[in-house]
This record gives sequence, C-alpha cells and structure tokens, in this order.
Amino acid sequence: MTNAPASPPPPTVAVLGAGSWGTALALHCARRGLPVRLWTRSVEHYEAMAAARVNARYLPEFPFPDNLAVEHDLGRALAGAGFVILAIPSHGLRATLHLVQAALAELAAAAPRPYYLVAAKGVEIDSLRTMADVVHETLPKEHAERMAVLGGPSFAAEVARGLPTAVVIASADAAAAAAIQQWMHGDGLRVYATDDVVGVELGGAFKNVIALAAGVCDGAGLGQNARAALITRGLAEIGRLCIALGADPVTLSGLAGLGDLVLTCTGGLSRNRRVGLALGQGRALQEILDEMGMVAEGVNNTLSAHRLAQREQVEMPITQIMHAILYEGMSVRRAVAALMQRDLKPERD
Ligand SMILES: NC(=O)C1=CN([C@@H]2O[C@H](COP(=O)(O)OP(=O)(O)OC[C@H]3O[C@@H](n4cnc5c(N)ncnc54)[C@H](O)[C@@H]3O)[C@@H](O)[C@H]2O)C=CC1
Ligand SMILES: O=C(CO)COP(=O)(O)O
Repeated sequence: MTNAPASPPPPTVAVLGAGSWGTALALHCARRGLPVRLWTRSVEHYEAMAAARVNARYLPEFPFPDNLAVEHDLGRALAGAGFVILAIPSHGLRATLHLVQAALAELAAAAPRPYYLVAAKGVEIDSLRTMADVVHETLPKEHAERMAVLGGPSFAAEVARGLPTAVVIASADAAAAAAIQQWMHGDGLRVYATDDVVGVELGGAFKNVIALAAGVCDGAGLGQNARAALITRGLAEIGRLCIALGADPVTLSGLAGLGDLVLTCTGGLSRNRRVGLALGQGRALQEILDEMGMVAEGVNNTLSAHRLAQREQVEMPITQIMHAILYEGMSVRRAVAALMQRDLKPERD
C-alpha cells in the first residue's frame, strides 16, 4: 500500500505590525499550531511584550501562547518564515516593505519565498495605489506574485477571543489563497477564497469612509432610519467606485463589501465609527485621534476615495460630505442638510 505523501510541516509565520490586528492574527495562527513571530518596529513595545508575554497596549486580556515569540529584529522575524502577514496600517506599509526588501536581500538563501497576506485596509493617499500595488512596487517579483489580501467583517478583539468570524482571502495566485486558507481556517475562523483582489481591497478600504459617516449620523442623533439609509446608499456609492476600478460586483455584496460595511457602521468596536460618533457630537478630529491612540483608516481613506472618485468621475455624495467635514471645515448640521437636499434621483443611480 503506498503511503499518502506526508503533508508539509506548518510554516513559521512572521506577523509584521503588533497593533490590534497583527496581534489578533498572531494569536489565531498560534492557536492553529503554527510557530509565530510577532514583529514590532518599537524597541520599547518589543521589550514590554517580551517581558509581560502580552500586548498590554492593544489586547491586554490575551496572554501569548508559548509558540508566539516577539521580535524587533526584522531579519530574525523573516528568517525561515513561510508565511508573512502584513498588518501595518496603510500609511506605513510602503516604508515597512522597503525594510522587508532589504532584510530579504541580507537573508538571501535563508529566506524561502513565503506567501504574503496583506491585512491592511487602505489606499495610499498620495499615490492612490492599493496595498497590493504597493507590494508589487516594493518586493521582488518572485515574492510579490505570492501575495494575497484579507477582507471581511473581523474585529480584532473578537478574533482574539476566538468568536465565530468569516473572512475572505483574495489572490491572483490560487495556490497562495489555498495555502493560506488551509493554515488559517479553523478555531472560530471561516476563511473563504476569491481571485478578486481589487474588490476585496477596495471594499475594505472604502467601507471605513461610510463607517465614519455612520458614526457622525449616530453622534448627531439622526436616528436609525438615517443610519440604515446611509449604509444602503454608502454601499451603492463605494460599489460604483470599486466597479469602476475593476472589482467584481459580487464581491461588494459579500464579506469584504456588505459584511464589513455593516459590521463597521454598526459595531461599537469600530475605531472609524467611534471617530465619526465623536465628530457628530462636535469634537475636533485631532483631539479624537490623539485620545483613541489607534488608527482609523477612514480618515485617510476619505481622502483617497474622494480623489479616486474625482479621477474616475464617479458620484460619491457621502464620501464628498465626509471630505467636507474632515478637510473643509463643514459643520455636521450643514453636511446633513446638503445630503438631504440633493436632487431627486432614481434609486439605481
Ligand atoms: N483592529 C481591527 O479590528 C482590524 C484592523 N484592520 C486593519 O489592520 C491595519 C492595522 O490596524 P490595527 O492593527 O487595527 O491598528 P492599531 O492602531 O491597533 O496598530 C497599528 C500598529 O502599527 C504600527 N505602525 C504604525 N505606523 C507604522 C509604520 N509606519 N511602520 C510600522 N508600524 C507602524 C503601530 O506602532 C501599531 O503597533 C489597518 O489597515 C486596519 O484597517 C483590519 C481588520 C480588523
Ligand atoms: O476592519 C475592521 C473590521 O472588519 C476594523 O474596523 P475599524 O478599523 O473601524 O475598527
């Protein structure tokens, strides 16, 4: 009887970015039995986590399992890693990937060609490039082509708690999606796969803009009807832009579109919704961000979505209003009036 070929050993996972999302994904992969190295750029944060064996700043209630090591040396984090998760906020990914590229060159033979999973949800505000574009522009081709992106309704704190969560992995490389799906699926996480990288990336980036607006709506006390209308029309407008940029319309009604939009517009754990809530209550943006101490990608993504909508000549009234509130000093009251007084439209527009 021939023996079935032994399945390859689980890869070592290097998670780059020890914020909420990187830490939650590191905890999940460790629970899946994968050896994990969680890398942070901050020496102080590295020393604190190494001493306490917990990320006290972002997820203090989840001690690290034995197979989760903390790293500050990028070369050591990447050496021998077969799976690299990029959980850096979108504004910092390009700079981090330049460090990765340099570390890979140093490692040379010791650096297997890992699969990469982009976990950030954003579009660069100056270049208007997606995170997948940034990977292709910074990593060697033989590495960049082994990339996937992650989307779907997935609050870090709930993933860290092991609560049932469904996400979607998108890659042009079916083998990459299948491998990552195998490694991550289980222990409360259902992992779907698709080849629509654009749709998953842009759905995840632009839902943050609508989540800011949903927070403004609730903060200003506009009611449940208004929020439901905002979510519905928000999906319509981000769908128009995503499709104009090459997304599959089906993706927008899936986990990375509708799923993540509903979660982030209504869930109390959303940082974007929390920023919007405080804006709606009349607080100043910088004060809100300083107090929160975490990233709210919707602030930058409002800029990138607004610029892309102008470039692609796509009408995005909610994004335009969020841009006016965040960057043009428009009051929430005037913003609401402007939205409600728009010309009559067929719903399909
Ligand atoms: N927190 C969540 O529930 C989820 C977050 N995401 C996405 O994950 C990405 C990361 O967000 P979070 O971890 O939540 O943010 P966070 O604010 O919790 O942590 C951000 C981490 O990135 C580090 N960082 C910031 N700028 C950096 C740079 N230039 N280079 C290297 N490291 C840098 C910070 O030191 C911090 O450790 C975002 O794009 C976010 O949209 C996606 C799904 C869920
Ligand atoms: O993307 C997320 C959940 O899927 C996290 O949302 P926030 O960035 O608004 O917290």
